[in-house]
Amino acid sequence: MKNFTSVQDVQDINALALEGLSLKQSPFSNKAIGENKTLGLIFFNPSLRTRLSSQKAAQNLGMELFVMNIDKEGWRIETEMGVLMDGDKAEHIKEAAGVISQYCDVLGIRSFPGLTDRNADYSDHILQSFLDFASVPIVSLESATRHPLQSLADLMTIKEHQTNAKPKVVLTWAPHPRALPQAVPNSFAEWMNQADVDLVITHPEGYELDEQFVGNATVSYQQDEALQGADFVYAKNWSSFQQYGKILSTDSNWTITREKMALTNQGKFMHCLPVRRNMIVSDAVIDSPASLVLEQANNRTFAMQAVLKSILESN
Ligand SMILES: NCCC[C@H](NC(=O)CCC(=O)O)C(=O)O
Ligand SMILES: NC(=O)OP(=O)(O)O
Repeated sequence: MKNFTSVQDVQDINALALEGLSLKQSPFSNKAIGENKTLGLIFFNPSLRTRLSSQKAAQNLGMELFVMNIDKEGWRIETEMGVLMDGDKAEHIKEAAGVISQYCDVLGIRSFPGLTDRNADYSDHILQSFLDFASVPIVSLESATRHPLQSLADLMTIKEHQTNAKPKVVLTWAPHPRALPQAVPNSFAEWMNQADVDLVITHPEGYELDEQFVGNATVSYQQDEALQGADFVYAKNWSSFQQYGKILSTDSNWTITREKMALTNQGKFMHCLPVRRNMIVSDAVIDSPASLVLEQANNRTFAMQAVLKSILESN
């Protein structure tokens, strides 16, 4: 694998998920692979899981590592091409990407969308600039449109907990007080379309995701109907794609409660975290044995380890 920015970068998602699960069994068995290699992690936005699980994955593979919260610690970065830099931005992304490449062998980038300009966000401008101007392999740590490391960890978690050959997986919108990106649901849908699952996406009208991610999923505006017989309930808030970046509903009838979970086939609850308790999911559900949120977070380490191993082996 050259870069890891979307499901398209992966030849066989099932093989990669199984590799992650195998690394989970023996996390230190490939220490030689990372010897004298450095992972750089550059964050334009906050993180808990991605930052720490990536550090742990690198250490498990014997890699060195540096982390920079570039939005807080770096020069302000100019991301437009061909501009007169007479304002407050001191460094161009072309030099930044080129320079950071001198110090590491693999580079992870986190860059969220602004949620005001859909075309700009969906061009994934910052990630694309690093792909264009860095000279080392790039791993997305969540971009404006996708969160592939999360989706890989989610696929691993589903594989560990599925009780039938083709589980019913329901991706459901849930209410939230702020406008959030579509990256996590886009990416989850994109991966589940390629996995051996029956994917249903449910949300209020107006929250339709970009078609390219919906693929062959069944889409329903009736959450109760969608949840019938679900083996996995993947909850997430996102802001509207059509009325770009807008909050169209905060309807608490979409919160995942015990009553909602009772509609499922003893379904498991999933969320990428961080999660707003009693907005997205009730305490009773997230604290119940049906909740897989910590398993998902744990699998983030081994997802990253599988990705780094594959990149180091082929670059
Ligand atoms: N990396 C996981 C999710 C990150 C981000 N969530 C957030 O920004 C939550 C912020 C809040 O709850 O205020 C998102 O939805 O894409
Ligand atoms: N799930 C996830 O990516 O968490 P962080 O935003 O804390 O990294």
